[in-house]
Amino acid sequence: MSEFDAIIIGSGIGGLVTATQLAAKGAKVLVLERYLIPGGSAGYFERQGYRFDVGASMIFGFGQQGTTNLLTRALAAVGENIETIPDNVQIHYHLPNGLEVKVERDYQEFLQNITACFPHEQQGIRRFYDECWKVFNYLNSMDLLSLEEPRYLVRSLLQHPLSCLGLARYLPLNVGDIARKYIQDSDLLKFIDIECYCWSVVPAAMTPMINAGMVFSDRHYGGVNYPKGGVGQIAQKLVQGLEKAGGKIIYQARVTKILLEKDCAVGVKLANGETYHAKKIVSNATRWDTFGKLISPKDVPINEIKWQERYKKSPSFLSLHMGVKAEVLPIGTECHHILLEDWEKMMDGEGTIFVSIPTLLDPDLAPAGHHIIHAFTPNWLADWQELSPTNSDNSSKSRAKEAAAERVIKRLEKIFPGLDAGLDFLEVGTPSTHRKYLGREDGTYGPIPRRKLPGLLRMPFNRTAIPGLYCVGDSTFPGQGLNAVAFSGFACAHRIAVDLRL
Ligand SMILES: NC(=O)c1ccc[n+]([C@@H]2O[C@H](COP(=O)([O-])OP(=O)(O)OC[C@H]3O[C@@H](n4cnc5c(N)ncnc54)[C@H](O)[C@@H]3O)[C@@H](O)[C@H]2O)c1
Ligand SMILES: CC(C)=CCC/C(C)=C/C=C\C(C)=C/C=C/C(C)=C/C=C/C=C(C)/C=C/C=C(C)/C=C/C=C(\C)CCC=C(C)C
Repeated sequence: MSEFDAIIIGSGIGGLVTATQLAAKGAKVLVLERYLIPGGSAGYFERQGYRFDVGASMIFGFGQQGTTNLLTRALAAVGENIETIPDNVQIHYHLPNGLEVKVERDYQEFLQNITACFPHEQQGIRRFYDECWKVFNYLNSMDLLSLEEPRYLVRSLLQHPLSCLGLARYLPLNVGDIARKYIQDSDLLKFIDIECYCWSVVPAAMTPMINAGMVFSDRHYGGVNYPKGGVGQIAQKLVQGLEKAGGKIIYQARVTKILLEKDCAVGVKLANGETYHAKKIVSNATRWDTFGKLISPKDVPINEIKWQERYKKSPSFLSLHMGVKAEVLPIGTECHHILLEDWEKMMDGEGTIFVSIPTLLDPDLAPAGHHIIHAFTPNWLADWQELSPTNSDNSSKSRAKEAAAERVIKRLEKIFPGLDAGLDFLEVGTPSTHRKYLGREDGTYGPIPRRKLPGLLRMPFNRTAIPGLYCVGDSTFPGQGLNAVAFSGFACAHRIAVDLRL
C-alpha cells in the first residue's frame, strides 16, 4: 500500500515547486532531502556573521506580471511571498580589448550601451534582441504547464494559437542561428556568445533560443530581483508553504535506491535502511545520479543511455566566498560582474569569472561595514581528484586551493583594487565540495549538449521510460536556471496531477 501520492527525492527548487504544486492540489506529498536544509544549489550557509548563497544570486522569475514569473507564482500557490529587491543592472561585463558593457534593466538604455560599443551594428543589435522579445512575449501570454499533457496543448493551441505556433517554430532553434542572421561583427558575435555562456555554459550556437528569449527579455520585464534575506529564503518559504498545505519534508534522508516492482517505480530506500512507498516517485537528482545510482545500471532504460550520448556534464565551479571590508568596493559598483580577458579562454577552466555581491542589495547579509563577494569560475572535478586526501596528503589539496584562490583574487584586483588587502573572510569551494554538499555527480552545474543539437527539442520532459518515475530539475526541459527548474516543477506536478486524476 502506498503511504503517499508522491515522493520527491531532493528539495532543490525543481523538487520543491513540484511538491508545493502537488500539495496545493490536495496530494499527499513527502520530500526526502539528504542535506540539513532545503534548496540544493539555491541553499545558503552562514560563517562569522556572513550569510552566503551557495550558488549565484541572479534571480529571474520574481516579476509581478505575465505568466513567466514562476517563482512568484510557485510561492503564491501555497500562500507565501518574498520581499524582493530590484537589481537595476543584470551584469556589468568586463571583456577583452577594454569592452565594458552594463546590461541595464531598462531595455532602451541597454540597447544604447551596446550600440555605443558597436555603432555600425545598430540595426542588427535591435533586430536580434527584438526577436528574443518575440519568444518571450509568446511564453508570457499563456499558462506554462506540462507539454506532455495533450489536453493542455490543445487548450493552449485554441486559446493562444499564435504563441503556440511561434514557440513550436523556435523550439528547434539556437541563439547562434538567429544572431548570425542580423549581426556580422565578430566581436559582437563573441559578446552574444558570452551573453549565452554565462547562464547556459555553452556558446550561442548551442544555446536554445527559447531560453535566451526568457533571459534576454525578462531581465528588462520582470527584471532581476534579489530575495530579502538571501536566495535560501526561496526554499525556506516553499517548505513553509508545503507544510501548511499538508506536505512533509524529512532532512538527512539520503535516498540510495528507487524501488521497482514489475518494472514500475513504487518507493524508495534510504541510506539508513528505511523504505517509503508512493504512487509516484519524482527524482530531483541529476540524470547521472538518478539513472545508474538510484536506478541500478541494469535497469537503466535505453532512452536514458541515448540521452547521455547527446548531453554531457558541464564543468563544476571553483567558488570563492569572500567577506570584505566595504571600502574595497568603489562607489557605484554593480551586483553582478563577468570578467574575461581573452575571448579564446571563455570556456576554459578558470577562464570566465562570475561575481555576485548580494550585500549591495541586502546589506543585512554581512556584518556592518562589510560586503560579500562570491566569485566563481568553471572548474573540473578531475583536476582535484589526484589531490584528494584519500590519494595523497590533505595539505597538497589545501595548497592547490590557496593557489587557485590567489589567481582569482589577483585577476579581480583589476575591478576591485585592494581586494586582497581588504579580505576579512575566505572560504574556497571546489568541485568536490559541490559534489559532497549538493549530491550532484562530479559537482556538475548541469547538462550541456555534446554537439550542436536542435534547440530544446532533445531535452526530455518529466516522464521517464520507467512507469511511476518522473524527473524534475535541470536535467529536464528546459535546463539550468532557477526559473527554468521552477518551470520543470510546474510541468512535473501538472503531469502527475493528471496521472493521479487529482
Ligand atoms: N540563478 C542563480 O543565481 C542560481 C542560483 C542557484 C542555483 N541555480 C540553478 O538551480 C538549478 C538546480 O536546481 P535543481 O532543482 O535542478 O537541483 P539542485 O541540485 O539544486 O537540488 C537537488 C536537491 O536534491 C538533493 N538530493 C540529491 N540526491 C539526493 C538523494 N539521493 N536523496 C535525497 N536528496 C537528494 C540535493 O541535496 C539537493 O538539495 C541549477 O541548474 C542552477 O542553474 C541558479
Ligand atoms: C501546441 C504546439 C504545436 C506546440 C507547443 C509549443 C509550446 C507551447 C512550447 C512551449 C515551451 C515552453 C513552455 C518553454 C518554457 C521555457 C522556459 C520557462 C525557460 C526558462 C528558462 C530560464 C533560464 C534559462 C534562466 C536562467 C537564469 C540564470 C540567470 C541562470 C544562471 C546564471 C548563472 C549561474 C550566472 C550568474 C552570473 C553572474 C554574473 C553571477
